[in-house]
Amino acid sequence: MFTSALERFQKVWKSYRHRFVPWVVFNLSKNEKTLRQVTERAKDQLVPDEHVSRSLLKLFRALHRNRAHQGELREAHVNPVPTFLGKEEQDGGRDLIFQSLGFCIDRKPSSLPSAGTGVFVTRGCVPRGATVAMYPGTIYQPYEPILLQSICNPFVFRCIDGVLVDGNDKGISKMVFRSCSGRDRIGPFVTSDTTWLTDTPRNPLAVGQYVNNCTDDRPANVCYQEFDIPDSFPIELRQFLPNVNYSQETKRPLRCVVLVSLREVRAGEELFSNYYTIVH
Ligand SMILES: C[S@@+](CC[C@H](N)C(=O)[O-])C[C@H]1O[C@@H](n2cnc3c(N)ncnc32)[C@H](O)[C@@H]1O
Repeated sequence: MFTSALERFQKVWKSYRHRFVPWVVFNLSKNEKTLRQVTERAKDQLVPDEHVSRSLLKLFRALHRNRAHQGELREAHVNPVPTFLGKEEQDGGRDLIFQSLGFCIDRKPSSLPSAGTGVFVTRGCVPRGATVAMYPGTIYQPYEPILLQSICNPFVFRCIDGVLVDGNDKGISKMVFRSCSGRDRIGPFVTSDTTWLTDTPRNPLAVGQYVNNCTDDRPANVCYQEFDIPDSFPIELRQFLPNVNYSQETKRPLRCVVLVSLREVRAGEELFSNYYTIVH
């Protein structure tokens, strides 16, 4: 009798794909109302890859134009003032996301007591099915070692296929990301962005690791979606990607994870995801 109960439990447990390491998940409610149910074949997609790609390209092209413009300004100054130009670039980034996608997001103290930092829509309105944020971090294939980096780390996200994303912006995780990012330059081209490790990310979408889990009163308004960067992704725009492979030997396309809105989200609202997905 005990064996059959154990087998039943194992079957149910296997169909759950908790999105964070088990010790985080055990402490948070599943919230059945917004639990995502997907088939392995459907690969957990709410919107087609082309939608995600179009949004990212639109924003990244605008960021790229802005960087080129800042460069021209810097050259035109006899005595450039770096802090002024740096701030311009940050403020410009905020305006650019609003002009490109129609909304801004930012980190602020969560509206939930004792949930730390959360992510809010601070300006404009996010339509349903929009790419609202990106989950930054180092990408580990299921067979790669992450033990040391994952100890007491609430930012390790698990994809449907077992790929892990370490979105921690502190300690050893931060060092690993910086080191992999420096390693992967292609000639003059930087292929990933390390500024998500600071308070002022160059890519304003790269704060998805701070989105909190939904509760009974606050159902999820965004969900996670895996997005593999196609080979055709312009090399000059990869500098805005907040992800990097742990191993240089990885043959697969670079994995990114985006957060997609489940409904319209207005300025002032906090983003909530569901840390669980059920795979049939
Ligand atoms: C991926 S992090 C999210 C960012 C986190 N709020 C922070 O400030 O670092 C996951 C952690 O956030 C906290 N958290 C997320 N959702 C929560 C909730 N609904 N209630 C309380 N804490 C929550 C838990 O501490 C969890 O381990």
